[in-house]
Amino acid sequence: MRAEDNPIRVGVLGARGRMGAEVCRAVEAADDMEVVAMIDAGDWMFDVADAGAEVVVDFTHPDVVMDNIRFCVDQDIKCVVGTSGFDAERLSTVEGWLEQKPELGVLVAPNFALGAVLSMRFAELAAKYYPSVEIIELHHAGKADAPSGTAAHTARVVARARAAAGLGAAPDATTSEMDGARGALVEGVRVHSVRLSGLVAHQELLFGGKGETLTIRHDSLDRASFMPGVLLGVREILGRSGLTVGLENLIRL
Ligand SMILES: NC(=O)C1=CN([C@@H]2O[C@H](COP(=O)(O)OP(=O)(O)OC[C@H]3O[C@@H](n4cnc5c(N)ncnc54)[C@H](OP(=O)(O)O)[C@@H]3O)[C@@H](O)[C@H]2O)C=CC1
Ligand SMILES: O=C(O)C1=N[C@H](C(=O)O)C[C@H](O)C1
Repeated sequence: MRAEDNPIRVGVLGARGRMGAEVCRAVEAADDMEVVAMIDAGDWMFDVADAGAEVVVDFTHPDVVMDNIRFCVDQDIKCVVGTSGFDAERLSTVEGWLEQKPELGVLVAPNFALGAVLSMRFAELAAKYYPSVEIIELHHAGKADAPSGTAAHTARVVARARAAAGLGAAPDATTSEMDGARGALVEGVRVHSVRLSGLVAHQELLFGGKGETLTIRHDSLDRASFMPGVLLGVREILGRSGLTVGLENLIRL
């Protein structure tokens, strides 16, 4: 932990959004860090650099997050990124930028909630035992993208575990369907997206085998659930270089 008289200087991108506002409150409440810049759409990005931010936390939008990371890397600012929309291509682009700045670290975490991280690990363990798997993710109606970054990441984790175990495609005898009825295919795994007022962030993994099913469900009932993970990310990224994908790399599971 950094000493109280030398707090980590944090810039928040998307500061007026649902997550950004919560992050500003959490950082201010922590003894070892302080908010030095709050940036939202239309604000002057150079304010984060002028304010001397050591770490930027990004909760903005999939369409702008790559430009934000590029800016931070150019300005030698470490990044903790929660914004969704990352695929293998985007991650390798960020890795490429970081090769030019070996002292700099970027953390991209699809989900900062402890239970979500655990549920993905449980899914990885279960995946090889069940021929059938489908994912249902459920979010608030204001969410910008579908499927969620967490669901896409979980699908990739499950697909990798299935491939390693030599499992082929999940059994599915559907020969007639309405468009969208069977959800989106992410690396061979079906993902269904629900958007509903009143929800925050929820995910169910359904595994099926002979005569049994296994359901792994996680619910974020409040955005407070993400804050310990975000603060851990801010503390840990100071001592890391290169790209880290997933909060699971910062906690002992
Ligand atoms: N990894 C995790 O654990 C979590 C990730 N998320 C992800 O975080 C992202 C944000 O979610 P949420 O807070 O709900 O979304 P919001 O729409 O509530 O907030 C996003 C904010 O970013 C602002 N913004 C847009 N463009 C820029 C820009 N170029 N620079 C700075 N700010 C900008 C938006 O402004 P305006 O509205 O004017 O466009 C808005 O205020 C999403 O991708 C979501 O999936 C969310 C929760 C947890
Ligand atoms: O938009 C959200 O709210 C969330 N987004 C992230 C995602 O896309 O997975 C994380 C969490 O599900 C909340």
